[in-house]
Amino acid sequence: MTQNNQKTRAQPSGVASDSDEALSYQSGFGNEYASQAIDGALPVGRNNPQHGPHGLYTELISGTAFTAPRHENRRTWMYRRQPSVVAGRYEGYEHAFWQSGADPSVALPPEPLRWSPWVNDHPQADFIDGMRTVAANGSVDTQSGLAIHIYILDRSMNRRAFVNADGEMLIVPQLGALRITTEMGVLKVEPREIVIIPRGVAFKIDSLSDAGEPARGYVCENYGAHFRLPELGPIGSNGLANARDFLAPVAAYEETDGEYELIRKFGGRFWRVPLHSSPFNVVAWHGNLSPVKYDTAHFMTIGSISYDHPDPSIFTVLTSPSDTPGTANCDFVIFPPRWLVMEDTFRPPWFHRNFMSEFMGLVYGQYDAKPGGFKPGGASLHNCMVPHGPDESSYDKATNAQLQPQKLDNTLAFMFESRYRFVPTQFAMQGPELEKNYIDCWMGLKDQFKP
Ligand SMILES: O=C(O)Cc1cc(O)ccc1O
Ligand SMILES: [Fe+2]
Repeated sequence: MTQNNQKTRAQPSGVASDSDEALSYQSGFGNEYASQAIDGALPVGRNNPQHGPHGLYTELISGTAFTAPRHENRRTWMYRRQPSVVAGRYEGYEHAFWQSGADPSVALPPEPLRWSPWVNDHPQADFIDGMRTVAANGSVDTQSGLAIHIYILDRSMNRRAFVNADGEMLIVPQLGALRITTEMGVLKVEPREIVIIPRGVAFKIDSLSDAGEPARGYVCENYGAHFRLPELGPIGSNGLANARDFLAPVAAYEETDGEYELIRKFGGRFWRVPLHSSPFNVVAWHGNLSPVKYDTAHFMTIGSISYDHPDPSIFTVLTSPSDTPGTANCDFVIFPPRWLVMEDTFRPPWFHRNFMSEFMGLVYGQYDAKPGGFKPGGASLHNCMVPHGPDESSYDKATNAQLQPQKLDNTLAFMFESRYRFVPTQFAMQGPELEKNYIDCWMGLKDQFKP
């Protein structure tokens, strides 16, 4: 059991924290974590004693049906100063840019699409108001599919909290570090790291960037089955993302009273409710439902050490399965720094058409299939059966290269891959970031057949 130190326990809300604030974490993915901010706050040997320790209330959050199979079942017991039902009356909250499910009014051409990096056209926005949906599929009500958003924020949430009842949120920071306060404790993430906030868990995001410097990143809002580590099959019992490298926070409650505004996403709509005290009032908790962060630098990449370019599924960090085995609701795949050593091989991705739909982002560096055109903070979309592959410059370089062991370094691209077609939003289709001439990057690939 973790008992955290005074520094993390007594972090008052709304106070900007220095970036070298020391935080503690618990290691593992989906295991039984246990943490208390003060001695004796976590009941021993039972979950709901007649009197909660230290006068705390007991509250359960279930991340799966009570009857979900044991290996999928997620739930956490919280011991808190007030139960989360203590709140005022809800009223509607407008969010014009955060959408749920595919927009049926978008006529989506079956061609490759790419966006240059989104810029901050909405200053003074926090993580909630700075969210822009870029593409979506599925439905929050059938618990299938996902939405992809870009956030650009230059304001902390301070005394605002957010709960997403529609899905878990996988956040991929691209610019700027974030301090994320959750019911289970505090996490700090930087670009190269990712964080998952489970469905229903309250959190707020404060920016650790210098004043006025925006933070930007990608979000996968997963309406489907929660993300988990992929099976390893013949790889064995280690490799890819190792469970121990995921970090859950330790219990940390805010000391201060005072008003909060809670925004809740529920059925694709947004609601606000005033709270008279902080929702981050959990003094102890145990369970296997928790936010976790992961540093992608710990990813153990597998690749070909003989010949040919393998399928990118070898780079799967997390998968959200659908009800068809092997056909994911969403796979989260990364393209991290790695060595390429294959002999007599065209080393970049091949030309291909894929059953699955591929949305890609770039955290930093260059992506080997598009060394110039694909920019950090931008995105590309190659939907089901849309032909794509290396651009002309990548093709030329790879076919002419003297094949030596080569390090692809200083790069981190990623892909959200879904069995469902991604439908971009009007925001994405009509904004200036949509590249008009993306298709031209393949136009120079001439017929070089020599019968
Ligand atoms: O299209 C892409 O760039 C992503 C991708 C990479 C790869 O190595 C193999 C297949 C694939 O879809
Ligand atoms: Fe692809």
